Amino acid sequence: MTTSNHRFSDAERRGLYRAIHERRDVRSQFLPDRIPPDVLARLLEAAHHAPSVGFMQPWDFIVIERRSVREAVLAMFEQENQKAAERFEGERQAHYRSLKLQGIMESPLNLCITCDRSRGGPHVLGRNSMVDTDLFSTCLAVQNLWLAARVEGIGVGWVSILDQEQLSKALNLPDHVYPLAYLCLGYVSEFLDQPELEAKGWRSRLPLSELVHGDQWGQPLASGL
Ligand SMILES: Cc1cc2c(cc1C)N(C[C@H](O)[C@H](O)[C@H](O)COP(=O)(O)O)c1[nH]c(=O)[nH]c(=O)c1N2
Repeated sequence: MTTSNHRFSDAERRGLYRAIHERRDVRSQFLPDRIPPDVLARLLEAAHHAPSVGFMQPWDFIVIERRSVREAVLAMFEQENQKAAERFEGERQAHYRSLKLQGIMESPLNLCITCDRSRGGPHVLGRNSMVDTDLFSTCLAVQNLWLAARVEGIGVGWVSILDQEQLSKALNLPDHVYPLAYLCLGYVSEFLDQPELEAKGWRSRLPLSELVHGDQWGQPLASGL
């Protein structure tokens, strides 16, 4: 048998699946310890190695250093979160209001991953029909960073309860750059063993068997799973 690198060792495979299953969205368990620059560089390299449509690499990474910027983003969150809470009624609204949905000030690092919708010029290979593939690509960069952070013992929390225009203004983004993900990062006291929304009774994981279809919507998979 020829040796090749196309298959990972058992330990490496277990490591990858562990990172996938034990990655969490973190907002409550941040420690104040600073993330060393070499560790941050590894996370950003991981993000930068995500797949992208036409190899467009539409992402930029805005490292938020000033406290005043975070305070402005927190104020935006409070405003949007108030509106979001009003979408629910009665007990559900009280439950929503009890959830902690951001760690903007407690986390030692805030990072905005943006999508430059003009990168690569007007004709990007693979983006002619599905124009939002640049946004999808940027989401993959976020996920790469999220998984890499998990193996470094760093938690990541995604805050999307923000007005996109206000956020763009606070970060001085040009019009063609979309603020795709506002992230809070830091070492954590623990990673919960299930999503915080599940632990708090907001919503549970759906059974995979209900989400896998045969070649027509709603049809069971002939071969089973
Ligand atoms: C695009 C997007 C946007 C958000 C999130 C995620 C994603 C993918 N999540 C985190 C989300 O609630 C979480 O991923 C799920 O509850 C599942 O939990 P785990 O990520 O598995 O821990 C999230 N969480 C939060 O507290 N505030 C938020 O604004 C958001 N926004």
